[in-house]
Amino acid sequence: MLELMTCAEMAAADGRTIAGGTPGIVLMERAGQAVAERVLAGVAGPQRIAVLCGPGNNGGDGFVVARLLAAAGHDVAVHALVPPDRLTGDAAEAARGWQGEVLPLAGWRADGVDIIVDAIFGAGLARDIAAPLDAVIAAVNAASAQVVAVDVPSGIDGDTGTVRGCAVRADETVTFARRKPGHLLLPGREHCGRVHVADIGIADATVAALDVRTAANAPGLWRDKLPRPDAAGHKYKRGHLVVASGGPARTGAARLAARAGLRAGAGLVTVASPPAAVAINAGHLTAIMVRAVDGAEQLADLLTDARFSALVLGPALGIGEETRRMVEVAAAARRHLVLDADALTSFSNNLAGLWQVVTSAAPAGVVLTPHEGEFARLFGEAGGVAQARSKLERARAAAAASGAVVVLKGPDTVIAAPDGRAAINENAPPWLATAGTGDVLAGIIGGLMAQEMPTFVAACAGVWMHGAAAAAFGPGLIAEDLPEMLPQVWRTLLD
Ligand SMILES: NC(=O)C1=CN([C@@H]2O[C@H](COP(=O)(O)OP(=O)(O)OC[C@H]3O[C@@H](n4cnc5c(N)ncnc54)[C@H](O)[C@@H]3O)[C@@H](O)[C@H]2O)[C@@H](O)CC1
Ligand SMILES: Nc1ncnc2c1ncn2[C@@H]1O[C@H](COP(=O)(O)OP(=O)(O)O)[C@@H](O)[C@H]1O
Ligand SMILES: [K+]
Repeated sequence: MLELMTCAEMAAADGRTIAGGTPGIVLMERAGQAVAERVLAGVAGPQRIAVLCGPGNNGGDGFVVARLLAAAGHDVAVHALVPPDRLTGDAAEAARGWQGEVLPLAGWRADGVDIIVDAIFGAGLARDIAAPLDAVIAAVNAASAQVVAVDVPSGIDGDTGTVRGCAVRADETVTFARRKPGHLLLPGREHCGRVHVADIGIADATVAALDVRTAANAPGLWRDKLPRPDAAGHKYKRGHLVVASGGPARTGAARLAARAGLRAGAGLVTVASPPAAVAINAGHLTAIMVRAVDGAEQLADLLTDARFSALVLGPALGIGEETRRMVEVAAAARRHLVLDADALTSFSNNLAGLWQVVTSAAPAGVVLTPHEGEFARLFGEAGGVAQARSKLERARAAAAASGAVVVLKGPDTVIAAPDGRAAINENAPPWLATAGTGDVLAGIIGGLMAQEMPTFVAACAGVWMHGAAAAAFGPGLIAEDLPEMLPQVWRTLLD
């Protein structure tokens, strides 16, 4: 159930289900039933309920909800954007099942209403919401009533999570068959409230046949690929991660990544330090080793030892030619790479150079972990990225353009592979917005890759474990706390 279906995929699934013998009105009845059940859950005594119906099938769902809630003894008013005689297809049939009055939607006010059912627009939202509907949305959002949205809060684009003009803020959203990307991507996620997925009879096989390429990032995607130490193992079988340090005043970021890599399970971790910073790094490290490595040439020497299996390059490493050469040297040595921070900025507007790095590293994997600023510097000019409609599609286009797995960070981090697979993360608490947490993320992913976890799933698992560690620590989190929470996160994953 981790797939996230686009509106087009959902329409295709509906269409195939209907073609397979389940009439559309049956799907609509089930959708309405699921929404009505959610509305009724937890209400005591009769409620005053306003059902706001749009001109398409989302509105059709609303008429079913209205009928069922009225039959359950509630005081239901239906307000519709268009008169019922202008509805067509399943929505017209659903409207015929509503025996009560249909009032206009324009000018609607929330006075005295306990519960609002938002059935104005769902998957068919095609343009920005304009007057007079914008005033209706504003009235919904100003009301003290509970708001339950059908499929998506009206005004939220289900594919992109963007607000089209204005959008309902719901307390709960009931969607059908699978969630949509817009339920996870911001700002959509914040408009949905709690999301419930209702089974309306779309078979899993029907979804599987659509080859959906987007998923919610959760252990079900990658748990079976997590590295597990085996009884006959030794530390070198668990990989050796190298993290490159910056100069004497810029060493903390590498140590954060190194510690995270060790906690992620790498058998050994070495901080490759400029000679001038060796004493500082050594003074702060215990299980993690330190090696003097002066720039790209000496990194190449280090990597003649085949046991170094993965590198994290970038955190506080410095921006410019030397960092770029270190990346190139590591790629030429065909090691798994996590490129973060300064390593990314050193390839600003140099997509061709980055592509070359990814190509020369193959078959080793490369993961890029940009935040939005680094992403803009890297991919700002690239065609597919500029045209992308959403954070999801931007990350996907960047992965295709670079050949690397792209982790586009933020509250709704997207992980995208060059083959089109993508996952949207949803477990990261805002406590993560603090200095150095990105360095920790790079280290976790590097630690998993050092153990030969496949690249895309290593990136997905790393992002999720990072979020879970932050959530487990909670308020007051600083970057140093994250690696120390990983043992607890591992226990939940390996049970
Ligand atoms: N058989 C099916 O396909 C099923 C569909 N279902 C429901 O149907 C919904 C999709 O139905 P539709 O495709 O009819 O789409 P919607 O009901 O979301 O809206 C489409 C209508 O809104 C108009 N519209 C779009 N944007 C507008 C704007 N900004 N201002 C004014 N009018 C605008 C369009 O011209 C069209 O008339 C789903 O979200 C779901 O709630 C469910 O009943 C399950 C079964
Ligand atoms: N509001 C937020 N909610 C959840 N996670 C966030 C939020 N802001 C940032 N993060 C996460 O915190 C990390 C910050 O990384 P980054 O921007 O590289 O910071 P730094 O360079 O200080 O390490 C990323 O994993 C990002 O996804
Ligand atoms: K809706």
